[in-house]
Amino acid sequence: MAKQYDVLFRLLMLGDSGVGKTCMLRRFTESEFDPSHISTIGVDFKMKTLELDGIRVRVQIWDTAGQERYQTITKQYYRRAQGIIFVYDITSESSFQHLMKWVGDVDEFAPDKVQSVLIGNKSDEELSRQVTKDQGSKLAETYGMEFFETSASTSSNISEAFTRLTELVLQAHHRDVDNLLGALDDYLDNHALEEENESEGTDVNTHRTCAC
Ligand SMILES: Nc1nc2c(ncn2[C@@H]2O[C@H](COP(=O)(O)OP(=O)(O)OP(=O)(O)O)[C@@H](O)[C@H]2O)c(=O)[nH]1
Repeated sequence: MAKQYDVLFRLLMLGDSGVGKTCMLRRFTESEFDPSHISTIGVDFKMKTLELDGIRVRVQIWDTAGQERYQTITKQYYRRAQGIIFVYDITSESSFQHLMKWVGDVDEFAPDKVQSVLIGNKSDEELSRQVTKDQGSKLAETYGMEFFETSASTSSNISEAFTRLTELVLQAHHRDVDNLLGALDDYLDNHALEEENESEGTDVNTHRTCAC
């Protein structure tokens, strides 16, 4: 089987119920938007492969339930994430206020190297806006995060935000990725030699998960 990606990263989406996490993920992975709101139960995930700097990066994106009652379950996923997407809804002041809680939880449970971005979603709802772009941008600066306003509805900035976080994760784990790629090259060279010697084909499944 031909290899389909070089490295796998896990990204996690966090934010209040109804801010649009599921819609953003569907927009990014399936280019679709469904206006109905069916609350996520626990966690769900989707995959997508991006090519960055010639490296095929497969991202496994975990969509968590924003509802309080699932917090015990969702917190178990923090530790294994390399990237976090904090989402609020620009038409909901309370979802913006609650970011403090989400970021605090991540500081407590996620690994030190974790990369994150802040997203104000529903930018198409300008008339109902309760949080200014400047407020979002300032909070992101305070947390040391990059900031995007997105719309899952119109697709504005969706791909840019997910791709940027993946780039940040790749940069943060560059050394580990280089080691993985080096180890893979050695493995492939040895394997090719073995194949030549044995004169018979064997499938090579070369998926690597960054264990950083
Ligand atoms: N106008 C507008 N509506 C959006 C946008 N994104 C999501 N919505 C709507 O917001 C509602 C909630 O979206 P979801 O994606 O289900 O929200 P969620 O954050 O996953 O919610 P939980 O699963 O409960 O945590 C739905 O009715 C969506 O149609 C957007 O960019 N613009």
